[in-house]
Amino acid sequence: MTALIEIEGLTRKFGSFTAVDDVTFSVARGEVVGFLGPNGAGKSTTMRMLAGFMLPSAGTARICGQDIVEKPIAAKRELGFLPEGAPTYPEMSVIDFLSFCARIRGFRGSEMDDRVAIAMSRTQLDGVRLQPIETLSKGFKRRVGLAQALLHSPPVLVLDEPTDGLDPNQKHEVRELIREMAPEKAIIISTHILEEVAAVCTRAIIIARGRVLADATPAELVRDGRSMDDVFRALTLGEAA
Ligand SMILES: Nc1ncnc2c1ncn2[C@@H]1O[C@H](COP(=O)(O)OP(=O)(O)OP(=O)(O)O)[C@@H](O)[C@H]1O
Repeated sequence: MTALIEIEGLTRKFGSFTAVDDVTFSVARGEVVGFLGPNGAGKSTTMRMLAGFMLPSAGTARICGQDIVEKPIAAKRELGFLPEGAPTYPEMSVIDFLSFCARIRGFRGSEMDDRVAIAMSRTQLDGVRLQPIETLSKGFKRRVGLAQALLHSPPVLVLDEPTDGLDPNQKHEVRELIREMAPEKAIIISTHILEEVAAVCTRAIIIARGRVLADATPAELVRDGRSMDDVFRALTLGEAA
């Protein structure tokens, strides 16, 4: 298996506080890694560093071999990122926002239009294409963010809580989409929904206080008959005690 994401000793401090502490793992093509942890564990900070939104204090990562610190533009080209929350530019319509993002990615003319159309169709946004983003429900805003991450068909996807705010049907659709894309990509998704890990992830990484506490397949984590919930609590409460 080829590792498309290689994270080595990734660390981020805010003043004297260490939010991400020496995190190391790799993700190969075909893997969907669930990134789990309690609030404040360091998931979003790790993902923001991978996406080039924030510099590490120490360590680094490579996206398809491109170092996020030394070659940030080349690394970003290989990666689609769904940040936490809603897309910026709330006054833009869905189609204008996605066309704007596609232009930033370097697409023009019919290729740009095609890419926007495909991303909208994959995330079921056609019905709201002309609607300003600020008037959409939380679930639809999440899907606009997801569409933006898919525009350039990147081999690596880093998705921060992709199903947050979606209703059960929409959650199902997004999980299906992730499963469908998985064979060709390396995907990291953060989630608070433990069932999601069993539903879409080939591997789960549990993090608390910035440190990786477990890295195993969902089946390995629950091998001794405990539920994913119990495993999560034992690891993360144990750490907090
Ligand atoms: N810009 C910042 N300045 C100071 N502290 C920060 C900053 N960003 C994050 N932190 C802190 O770093 C820690 C990790 O935050 P992070 O958002 O990465 O956690 P998380 O695991 O994504 O949490 P959640 O599940 O709530 O989204 C938290 O204690 C947070 O308050």
